Amino acid sequence: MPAPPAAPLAQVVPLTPVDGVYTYRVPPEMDAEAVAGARVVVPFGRRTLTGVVVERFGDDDLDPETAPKLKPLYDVLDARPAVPADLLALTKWVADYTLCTWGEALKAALPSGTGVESRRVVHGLAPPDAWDEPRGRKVLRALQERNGAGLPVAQVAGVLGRKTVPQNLLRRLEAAGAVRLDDEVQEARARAKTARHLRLATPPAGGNSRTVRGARQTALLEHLAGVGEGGAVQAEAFAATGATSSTVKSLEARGLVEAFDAEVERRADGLDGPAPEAAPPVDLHPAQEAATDAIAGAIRAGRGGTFLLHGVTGSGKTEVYLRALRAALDKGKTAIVLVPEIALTPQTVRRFRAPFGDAVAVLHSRMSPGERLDAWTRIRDGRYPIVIGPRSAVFAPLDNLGVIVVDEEHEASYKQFDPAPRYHARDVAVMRAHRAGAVCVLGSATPSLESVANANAGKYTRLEMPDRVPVRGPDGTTHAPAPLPPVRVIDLGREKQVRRLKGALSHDLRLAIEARLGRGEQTILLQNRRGYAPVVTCEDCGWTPTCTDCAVSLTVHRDRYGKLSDQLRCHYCGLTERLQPACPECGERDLRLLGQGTQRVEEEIAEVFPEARVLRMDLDTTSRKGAHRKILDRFGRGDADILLGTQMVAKGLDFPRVTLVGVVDADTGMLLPDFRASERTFQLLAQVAGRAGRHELQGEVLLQTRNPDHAAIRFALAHDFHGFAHVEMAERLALGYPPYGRLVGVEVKGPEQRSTEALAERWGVALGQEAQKVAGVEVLGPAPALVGRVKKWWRYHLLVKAPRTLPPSVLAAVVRAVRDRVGAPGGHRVNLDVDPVGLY
Ligand SMILES: Nc1ncnc2c1ncn2[C@@H]1O[C@H](COP(=O)(O)OP(=O)(O)OP(=O)(O)O)[C@@H](O)[C@H]1O
Ligand SMILES: [Zn+2]
Ligand SMILES: [Zn+2]
Repeated sequence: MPAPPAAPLAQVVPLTPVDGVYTYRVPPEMDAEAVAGARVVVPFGRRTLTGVVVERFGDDDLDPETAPKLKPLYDVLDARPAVPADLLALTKWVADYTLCTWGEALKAALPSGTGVESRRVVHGLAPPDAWDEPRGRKVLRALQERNGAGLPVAQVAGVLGRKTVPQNLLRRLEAAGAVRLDDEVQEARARAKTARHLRLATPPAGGNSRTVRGARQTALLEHLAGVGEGGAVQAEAFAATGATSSTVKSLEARGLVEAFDAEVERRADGLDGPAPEAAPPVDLHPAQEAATDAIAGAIRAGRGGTFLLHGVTGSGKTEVYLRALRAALDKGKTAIVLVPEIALTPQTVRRFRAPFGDAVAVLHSRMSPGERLDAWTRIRDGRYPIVIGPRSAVFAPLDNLGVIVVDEEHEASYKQFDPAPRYHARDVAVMRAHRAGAVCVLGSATPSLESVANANAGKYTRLEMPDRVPVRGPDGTTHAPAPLPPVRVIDLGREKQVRRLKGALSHDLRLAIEARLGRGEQTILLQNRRGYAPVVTCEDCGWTPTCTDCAVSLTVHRDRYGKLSDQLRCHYCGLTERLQPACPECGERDLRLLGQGTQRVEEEIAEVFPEARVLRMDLDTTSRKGAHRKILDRFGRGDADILLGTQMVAKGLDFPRVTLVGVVDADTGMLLPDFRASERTFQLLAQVAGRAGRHELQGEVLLQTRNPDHAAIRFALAHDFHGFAHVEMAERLALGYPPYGRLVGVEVKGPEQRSTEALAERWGVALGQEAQKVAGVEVLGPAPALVGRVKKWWRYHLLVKAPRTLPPSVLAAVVRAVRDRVGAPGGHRVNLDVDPVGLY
């Protein structure tokens, strides 16, 4: 018997939206492993749940009444704690700040598919004819056929051919002792992956060198001799030697080779694989040097601190990140690099892997649960000191952090909407680095106004790189910095343009594309709308198809087969139906397609420039795994003249032959009723403009717009971030919006309009009452959301607004009080969103 543990109790946070911390007894045999950060399986009411131990403590102070009633842990899932101590504290902070439960925040820090969930299962105890009711007999018969194996409760409905589980019947059967209901623990879905391996048989049985062998057999034997005991993955051995299964069969038959299954690490989507060759080291130019000195200096000194690296597109920010990583590694520390999901291209990954090779782990959202689990486990085991990934990588289980880099820190995709925690990875990065004494680097050509305000206030150290790096010619000589490309506005509202405009592309833009085609240069075209036409309407009666489940009009999609198979799709719920050739209201055949999606622009290019090779990149062409990479690879190889797409084409791409960037409709999104619409438009335009003329060839940018006087357009024209920030900040100040104010968004949702609206009203009243107790807090709304219904759920919004000077915890308390008082009764849902980035 092991000695009884000194701290026989554990505080456990369940990995569910259940709030609170619960106390369990730790059985002596689990004492060593049930430490803070370990995942455990616990009984919870009638369920069995996975949770995380957050603290161990003794029972000295415990009321002797309750102590014996505490339930024991069922199991410990980790030999090593899944959640390192600093992440326990960090997730607690995330939970408090974003108004979610600690369990929800912990879940974000763990790879999906690793939990244990229970399901209710019925076991039959009596023969069918012991029951006189036909439905009960049917259930008992089904259970009898399973020979003692349980039937999940959810499937009992199916046995009776019904939709809902007959809970009453089950209760009666249970009470009569005819069935037993159990909780059965389901194991984690994701498991380690195995693959067939080959190795030389030991000892070689009867193999003699005089046996006649083919070239493939010889090659395979030599290959396997080179890899030793551990063997080689069969598929890889085949690829390397040209051997096939029949080669293996004959070698196996002669006892020379043996096959076995062994665990392999899943590798993801071409972002992994052997490390690319290291590029020759570059000499930093002075601005890079200064930035590097500041950042690396802070890392070496272990000083910590947050740096805002504001460098124009092509100013060489990545090189600065690489030096920061080097400084951390040299100190024996680890590093996280966050990139927006869409910028997680092979091009980006290659640049980080080239100098650091297999020290880099890549996480991304296209990984299967198994791939994710493998990568996560190895990171936790200390195999990779550098982790690169999208927002969730901010929770990577690394010890001893030296630096966190957040590239393109202004990107909205760093904010998680659903499910909770609704965290902003940039803010979590700053906090995590701060707590770890590490350095945080926020880089962007167009920093968020929040970060600019923090730099202005002296909280972040500002580092500026106002010029592009000097370009190196093919002959090895360097030239003066390539200037940012000139930007020209094409005012689509002007009469001359209107007269000549036949589709989406103006006369001037067409000429510019033609010139590139003539010179063998490349063009990037941004049209931030997918599909063919955003709206279709009847010329006669004005009918417009809308989604049955969402309050939006349907987008026309014209895939492969041309007009006759036009489809209508809802971009909110995915509903798809055929576009009928006539108006269903009045029978009119003249349906008009309004607006330009990427497919329609693609069609226009094909008509105007039949010889041009076009690649389209949007959600529809990149849904398949690896598709994104393939498109960029082809464009990079010069297999296409034009890359056309949504905002996916705007970010992070670095192709030397791109000399023209055309923005088909700069106004998309500019006029949305969202205080950030202007900022986002400016960022998008500045980023896409930055794709042109990055190397020797001079670039040019054309913006088509109907609002040439809009601030976002005017300042994008001049590449004037500071001018834009100045004007926009003044506006935010006047309105009390971030970065001068704090916001909490409240979304009230429900399947029924009246009750949802009524609940939103009650939230409004209660928030108003709470707000009166705190100076400066204001409540806006409720109002129907911009899209007032999504997937059959009605949506209402409220906004709680407070001055920046009010501590976030005070504002949080206001909202929490209302959540406790009003809540989300009657099947409604209320989502709280602290620092929302999109009011839609
Ligand atoms: N010191 C240097 N000497 C020579 N070439 C450099 C140097 N620093 C960066 N480069 C090259 O200049 C180009 C632009 O650099 P980089 O992509 O890092 O810029 P960036 O600031 O990240 O741009 P963006 O914000 O547009 O992504 C790259 O091709 C990079 O390899
Ligand atoms: Zn009609
Ligand atoms: Zn819909």
